[in-house]
Amino acid sequence: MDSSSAAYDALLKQFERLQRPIDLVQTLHERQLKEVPARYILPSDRRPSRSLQLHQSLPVIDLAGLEDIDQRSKTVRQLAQASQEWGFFQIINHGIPLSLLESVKRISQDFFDLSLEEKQKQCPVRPGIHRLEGYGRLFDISDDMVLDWVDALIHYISPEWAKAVEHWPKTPSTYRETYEKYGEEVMGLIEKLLGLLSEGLGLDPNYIQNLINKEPLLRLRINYYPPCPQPDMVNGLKSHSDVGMLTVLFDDGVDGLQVLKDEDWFTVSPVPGALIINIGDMLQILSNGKYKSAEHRAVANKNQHRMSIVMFLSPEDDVLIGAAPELIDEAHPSLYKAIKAGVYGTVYMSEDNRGKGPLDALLLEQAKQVNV
Ligand SMILES: O=C(O)CCC(=O)C(=O)O
Ligand SMILES: [Fe+2]
Repeated sequence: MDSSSAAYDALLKQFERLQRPIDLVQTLHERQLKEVPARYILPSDRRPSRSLQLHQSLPVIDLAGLEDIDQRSKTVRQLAQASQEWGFFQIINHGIPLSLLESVKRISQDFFDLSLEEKQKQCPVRPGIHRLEGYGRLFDISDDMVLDWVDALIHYISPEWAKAVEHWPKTPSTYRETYEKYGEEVMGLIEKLLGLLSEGLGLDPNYIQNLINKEPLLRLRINYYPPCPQPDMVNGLKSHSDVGMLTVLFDDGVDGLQVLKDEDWFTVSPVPGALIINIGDMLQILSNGKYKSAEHRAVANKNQHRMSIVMFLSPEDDVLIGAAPELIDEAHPSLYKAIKAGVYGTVYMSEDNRGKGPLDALLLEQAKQVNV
């Protein structure tokens, strides 16, 4: 057993030890509770209402006209700047048809509208290739953690061997073909973005792509946040940075996503039709801290439910993630210990109070002098 499967084994044992069942929040909502059960309530100093919530638009970057050399270099500069300052940006003219995004949203909502029994029957929670997959609560890893006000459906979209389509929703009947199409489009978009982001680091456009080469993993997570009777006391999704290389997200137009920048929380209100992109921990490592994998969270809402559709791209398990040697010199020493992608994924999942803890644990001594 290699270290990544040993770590996964330990994580599964941790899941098995949990006191179950844990109610789905959709069920709690249907019971029309006036108060949130104690396991979801945050200590008062960690409640979202306690922090400043500012509205400032994330950088909006137009991907049109990349064939033109000047336009391309301008876009590269904008992407690099947004990745350094925010770790998040919105893109327009991304090339993915808006009608496809609408279909993806509709079929995802159709699935969440099925009865609880039907959803659980179609997509049972099961050990997947790296962590739990299926519909339900897949991220509760200890009996004493504060739970998030969210249910999710998680499964892989590619590569073929990781897909397990027999566990994808069967209703609506167009689910599979629509997500396969969306998956192809997202892969194309990610390839384009990784090229531009490589250039933004002064590297060859194929640099990141070559590193993650072989068969990168694309994982889908649909987050479903039902209305919450006491939204100020809970996390929709606790503050975290994403584990992989790059994330592509869109939501149903209801505000909820917040991004941390310079110690303030910014509420993200996406431009209609835009996609939100964020840098994951592995790209922060690879860029030697130049691109930021920003902390973000989702807040709950009293009256409306919210859905976000999120695709995560990670390299295969055995790919070693370390700072690109081209980015290291005397003035810029390597900041992080190199780690295999699969091992990092499991370490990340085993941490229940995430924040940037998993990434900080990889910081090298010499990095502590540098302001990361
Ligand atoms: O719901 C959102 O907007 C945030 C989702 C998210 O950060 C995640 O699934 O990693
Ligand atoms: Fe996230």
